[in-house]
Amino acid sequence: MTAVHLEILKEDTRTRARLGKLHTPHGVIDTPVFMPVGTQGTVKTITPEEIKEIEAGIILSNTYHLFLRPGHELIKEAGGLHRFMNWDGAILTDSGGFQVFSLGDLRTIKESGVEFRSHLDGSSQFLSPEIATQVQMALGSDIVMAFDECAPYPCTHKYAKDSLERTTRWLKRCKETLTTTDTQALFGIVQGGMYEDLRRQSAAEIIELDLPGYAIGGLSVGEPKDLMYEVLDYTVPLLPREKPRYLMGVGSPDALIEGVMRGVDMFDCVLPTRIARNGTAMTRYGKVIIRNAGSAHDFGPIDPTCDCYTCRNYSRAYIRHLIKAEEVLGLRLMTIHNLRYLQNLMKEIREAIKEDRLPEYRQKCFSDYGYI
Ligand SMILES: Nc1nc2c(CCc3ccccc3)c3nc[nH]c3cc2c(=O)[nH]1
Ligand SMILES: [Zn+2]
Repeated sequence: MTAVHLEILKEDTRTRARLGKLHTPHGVIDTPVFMPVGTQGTVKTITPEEIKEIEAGIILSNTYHLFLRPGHELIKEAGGLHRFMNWDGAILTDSGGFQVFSLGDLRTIKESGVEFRSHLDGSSQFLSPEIATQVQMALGSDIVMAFDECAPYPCTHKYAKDSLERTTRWLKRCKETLTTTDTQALFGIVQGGMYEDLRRQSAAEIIELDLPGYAIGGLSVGEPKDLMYEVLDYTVPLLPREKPRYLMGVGSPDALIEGVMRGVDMFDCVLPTRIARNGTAMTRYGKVIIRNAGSAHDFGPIDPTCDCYTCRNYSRAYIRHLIKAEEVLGLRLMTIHNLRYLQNLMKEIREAIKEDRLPEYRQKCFSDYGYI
């Protein structure tokens, strides 16, 4: 069984970007990589075959949601999440900490864990480092995220310090709980808010545990993008060069490129699939709000440069009609397009690294997209 590890093929000469391959028990994934989110054991509206067709090799899912429904014991009974959802690619699961804060109602943080009310039925629930790790063991995900607290933005230096120190203590409890380390990799999550001294402290404490990979958490929580880039500038270099680095919750084209240039290998974001379902398409020339009247008589594809199933077979006019008529096919076609667009963007980024032209690619991408 292949343990999770990163094979670095090339390090960029002018930026911190790396070209690599992430080896997992469920396949090898080219990096830098964007990972589609499948919160409830499905990338909403599309099948595993369609996920393969857009060439995504790893998807994300959520401890919080699957713990509440249908329950991790049921999924274990089904043979694990891969079997349950008929997906034989790689799976990374978040630990639930972030979702408790962004979804749960009325939660209380204690040293032992977090008490919260389920967003489904208001029932009182409890997640701890041990439980979150046991759930992910039952799901059988290839990459297990540590149970952490994503500090709110903004927050005081004292709050961020107390929180990161508890997150480190929780990480040690996750590591002690994970008994399937030969098939499941535990990634630590660096916290520390927007404070350089605290990010340095969190990174130092976490890399001491010598884990297979590290995530940068506590970002993409409403802070200005420039502040996120500044935190990345001093945080990413603290992480071991040879281990994969995962920036949580980041997925707009500009942020993906800026993150790659700062040495990040893995990204996720719910936005591309979420905006797809409300009729907004991502194209190399910026976002197109397909549901707007402008597309009503447009019989061309969403993006003529896109090779996805949607752009090869359907017009903007038809997709707009489906969205307006609230036809499920509209959601599916938009999702297929947005996810393929991001896979193609990452492919172009990898090509640019390979050919030593990433800064130039960034310039062209930004001007095409209208950022500059
Ligand atoms: N555990 C954790 N998750 C975060 C997510 C969810 C990513 C996720 C993983 C898997 C599935 C869905 C979402 C964040 N999203 C935006 N910013 C984020 C920060 C954190 C964080 O600090 N810790
Ligand atoms: Zn397309």
